[in-house]
Amino acid sequence: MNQDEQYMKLAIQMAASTKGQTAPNPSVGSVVVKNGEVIGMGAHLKAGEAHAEVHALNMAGERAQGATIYVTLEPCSHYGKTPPCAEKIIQSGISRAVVATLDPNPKVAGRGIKMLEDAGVEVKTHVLKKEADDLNEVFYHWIQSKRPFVTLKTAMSLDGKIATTTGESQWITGEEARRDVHQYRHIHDAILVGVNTVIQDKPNLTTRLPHGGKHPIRVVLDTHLRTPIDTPLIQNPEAPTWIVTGSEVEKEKIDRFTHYEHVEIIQLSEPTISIEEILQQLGEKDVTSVFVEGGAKINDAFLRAGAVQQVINYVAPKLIGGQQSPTPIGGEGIAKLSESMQLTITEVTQLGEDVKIISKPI
Ligand SMILES: Nc1c(/N=C/[C@H](O)[C@H](O)[C@H](O)COP(=O)(O)O)[nH]c(=O)[nH]c1=O
Ligand SMILES: Nc1c(N[C@@H]2O[C@H](COP(=O)(O)O)[C@@H](O)[C@H]2O)[nH]c(=O)[nH]c1=O
Ligand SMILES: [Zn+2]
Repeated sequence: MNQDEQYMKLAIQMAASTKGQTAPNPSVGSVVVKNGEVIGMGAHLKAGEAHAEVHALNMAGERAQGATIYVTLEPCSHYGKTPPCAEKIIQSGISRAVVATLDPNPKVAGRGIKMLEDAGVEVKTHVLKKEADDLNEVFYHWIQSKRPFVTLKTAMSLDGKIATTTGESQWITGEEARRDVHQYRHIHDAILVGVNTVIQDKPNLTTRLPHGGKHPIRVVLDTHLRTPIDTPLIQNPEAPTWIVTGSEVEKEKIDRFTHYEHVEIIQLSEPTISIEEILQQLGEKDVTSVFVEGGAKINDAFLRAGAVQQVINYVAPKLIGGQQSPTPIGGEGIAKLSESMQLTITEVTQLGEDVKIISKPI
């Protein structure tokens, strides 16, 4: 690993530590180095606040003159909620910029690099590009498609059951696997379930980690607005609850939820719920990632809509059996194997007694 990669690794580690908290912005890290000494470092912490380069350059101060800056993402060149980093880099007298990867945001996309080169800054790109890209696969998906990056999560027994014939499901997976799920809730902007899961499991859908954690927005797909008022998602205001209904739900039914500040009813333009329309609305509301925790009907709807970017299966060493016991993906099913979704497995890990399998559609 050469000098440039060493400092870029430090910048990447800083960016990785802010995963989930910068949405809808990417996670970015930056280090300023002069004569082999680190004189500034920083990461973007929250959308609307200073970018990583600004933190690092402020720490370096006058000594940035003639120094090298490392950034995990191409410095921005536009006025968003903050002024362009490329300009600040030029003004601070930096003589060399090492950039891991370009920013696919149409507002930047190569313009940041061009601004630096036009101002006489020496630029080197594609240092640890893959590691930097892996950091922001969610941001890249959202900024280019304006749809949230969708992760479908299921938890099932070895024989593929998510509950017994009476619907008992807690718990199939053990403590460690469930803790891992809460880690995903923490880094996601939204968690999404169907109204059947709300009625059956009365879930909270909050993030319960030992050290706390950020709660995702709780989204319920509920065509006929059957969500009970006395369910935790409505009674417990710890996180926003957005209920998506069809166009035929009458106004007085919607009015029952009005005095719950944290509850928002999103009424679609059609009688039935289209996954495409929901993702478009969530994307427009700056939701960059959605964690779909089912149940079976919702999982099938997302699968059929081809709206899944990542699948996470937790498999417990239990055998539940029963022709009628529910499985993770419901719906009408398919006749031909060629209609099944093809995935590639990207990670298999053991968590306590359970196995976690991450896969991505091909
Ligand atoms: N039944 C299991 C799961 N079941 C997940 C269901 O979505 C269930 O309704 C919610 O987890 C309940 O939400 P909350 O905990 O109240 O926030 N998920 C798991 O990872 N393992 C299992 O065994
Ligand atoms: N977070 C981040 C960047 N984010 C880029 O800037 C956009 C957000 O700009 P703004 O609205 O001003 O925060 C975001 O969509 C992405 O393209 N750029 C950087 O140089 N460094 C950073 O640390
Ligand atoms: Zn910037």
